[in-house]
Amino acid sequence: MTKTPGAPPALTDEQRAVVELPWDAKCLVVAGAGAGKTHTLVRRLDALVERDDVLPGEILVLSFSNAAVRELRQRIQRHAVAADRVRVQTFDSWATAFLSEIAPTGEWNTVPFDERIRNATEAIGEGRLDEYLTEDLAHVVVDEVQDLVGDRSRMIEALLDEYRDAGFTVVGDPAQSLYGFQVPVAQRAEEVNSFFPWLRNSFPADLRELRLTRNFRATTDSARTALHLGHRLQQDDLTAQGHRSVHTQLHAALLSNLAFAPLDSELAASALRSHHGTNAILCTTNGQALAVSRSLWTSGIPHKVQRSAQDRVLPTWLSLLYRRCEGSTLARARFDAIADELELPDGEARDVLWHALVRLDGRGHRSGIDLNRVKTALAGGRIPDELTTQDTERLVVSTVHRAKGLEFDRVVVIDPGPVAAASDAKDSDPAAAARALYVAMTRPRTDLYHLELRRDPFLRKDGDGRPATGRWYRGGTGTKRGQRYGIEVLGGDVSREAPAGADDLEGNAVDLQRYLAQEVHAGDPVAFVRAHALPTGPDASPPYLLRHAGRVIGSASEAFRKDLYSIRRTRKDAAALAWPLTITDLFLDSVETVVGSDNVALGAGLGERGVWLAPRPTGLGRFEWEKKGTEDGEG
Ligand SMILES: Nc1ncnc2c1ncn2[C@@H]1O[C@H](COP(=O)(O)OP(=O)(O)OP(=O)(O)O)[C@@H](O)[C@H]1O
Repeated sequence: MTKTPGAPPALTDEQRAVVELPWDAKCLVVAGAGAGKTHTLVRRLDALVERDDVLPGEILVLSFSNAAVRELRQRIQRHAVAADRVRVQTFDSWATAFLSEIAPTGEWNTVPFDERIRNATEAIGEGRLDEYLTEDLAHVVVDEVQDLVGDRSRMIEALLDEYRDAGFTVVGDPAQSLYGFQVPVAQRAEEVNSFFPWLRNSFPADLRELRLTRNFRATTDSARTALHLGHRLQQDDLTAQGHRSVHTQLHAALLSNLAFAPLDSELAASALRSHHGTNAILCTTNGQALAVSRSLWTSGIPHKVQRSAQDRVLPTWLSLLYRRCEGSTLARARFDAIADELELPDGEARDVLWHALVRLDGRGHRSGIDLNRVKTALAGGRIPDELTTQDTERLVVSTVHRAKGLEFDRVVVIDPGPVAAASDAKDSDPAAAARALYVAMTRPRTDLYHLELRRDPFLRKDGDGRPATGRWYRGGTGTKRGQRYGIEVLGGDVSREAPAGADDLEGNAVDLQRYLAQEVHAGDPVAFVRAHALPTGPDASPPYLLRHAGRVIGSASEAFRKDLYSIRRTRKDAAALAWPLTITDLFLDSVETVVGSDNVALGAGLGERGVWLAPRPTGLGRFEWEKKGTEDGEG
């Protein structure tokens, strides 16, 4: 297929200096927000392939999140010609694919991502990466290196150390490092932005350090309000007091922009519906994102809540594809025919999906891919980024952390308030707060707004600072501190052990699969309804069923039942715990493909593929009780 990308914007001299380096150059690019770092990387990839004849398979491109990978891939499709076969991957999915190759029996899906990264680092140090690479590694590209801390930093360091003959292009902005929270507070100051000195010390003679100084993203004064503070945040000797002062200036600059209308107002609804560009509402915490998303769904405004990089959700079409395939081999022509029926995008976007499946098969038969091998790879946790990217939506609700590297026409920043004063700032991190606000305020191309969310005194996070469920919940205040009024429900809270209907509780599995594929849509209201009052274990709640328009479409997972127990257990007498009749205020995030047991699927009448659909609920659930109102039933 011939490719006709839009003419890319002309490079500046500074950008061209990066793009035109030889393939084996070791280059660090430092630049502020919107200076074209990602754009320069895309053009560099093109030059490597086109001018230097580096094969796409000899280039490794790594980034942090699915969203960042998607952004890079889209830009490659828009602005690169030769590099369109270069693969962009998240650290996590690349490490999993590598480990699955060298230790196929490792059951990597059960291993936490950080541990996978540590295992991959060890294997790189042992020289085992060559067992996985199909070509020699010629060039490594990493976007957003300011966020390399802890395990991921060690992995990239091991990689660059091991492949000293390869070139690299890494780009970053010290003012935008947001992931310091991944390392303990005591090591944070030392770890954040430590990758930059590591590079300078490790490649003292070879490192080419280049800068980009012009901002291209912000096209209005409003979108530019934060830019002048970027250079202060880049200073590595900025003190806590200095960060506090930058935060104060950023906050004042934010408030100097227009306030967005309250989200439950008609004005906000019509502004969000009628805007033709891309919009983001950026929050400081997930709890805020839950509240924003709830307001939007209640007003019927479609949007997407940006998932975390670790939330690897398989799309609906994959299950439908498996259900429609006759044999165990799928040829490209049949894939295309089914993809047409399922209305998957065609052209390059479809090629990307097909090649992801081919890679999972790992053998590349001429006759087609082996669906069983693909399924085994997926079940083992090898979920390629290409299969997990979320659909594009004109409105995105995200934490600032999940929006880094992205840009939107209009951005509404939820007002984070002033940074805590030094005297009562026991747990505060003014550096992190200042950098997060800077990142949020530098995402818009044209419009920057602020919005104050009404503070919800009942909204809290379980176990802030100590291990617990980590979920947001609604809890009482003052003398009612022990009360619990609701719990955060996550996409994975529906059991994946069996498809809905398989346990004969209600409905028929085959009908329910059809129902999930055709009648269940993002934003639909759903609720967990208690199946009966008997707890399912000593530290778990009773079973709950997920209802959608009166039909049961799933049951609560064991993890959810345990977390519900843990959130409810605020009294000493656990045996006297009461359980809400329903958990309402939930919405459907999406319907996902689950790769499960062949026997379970067979027993449910879904054929022998072991692949089915499951709903993903989300929201800050509200407890409702048998009797009146939504008050805590223990009271
Ligand atoms: N030379 C150029 N001419 C015109 N537009 C450009 C140029 N370089 C980059 N851009 C555009 O500027 C915007 C910002 O670029 P990009 O996202 O690459 O910046 P960045 O430095 O990676 O930003 P951030 O660090 O804030 O995520 C993009 O829309 C990009 O297409």
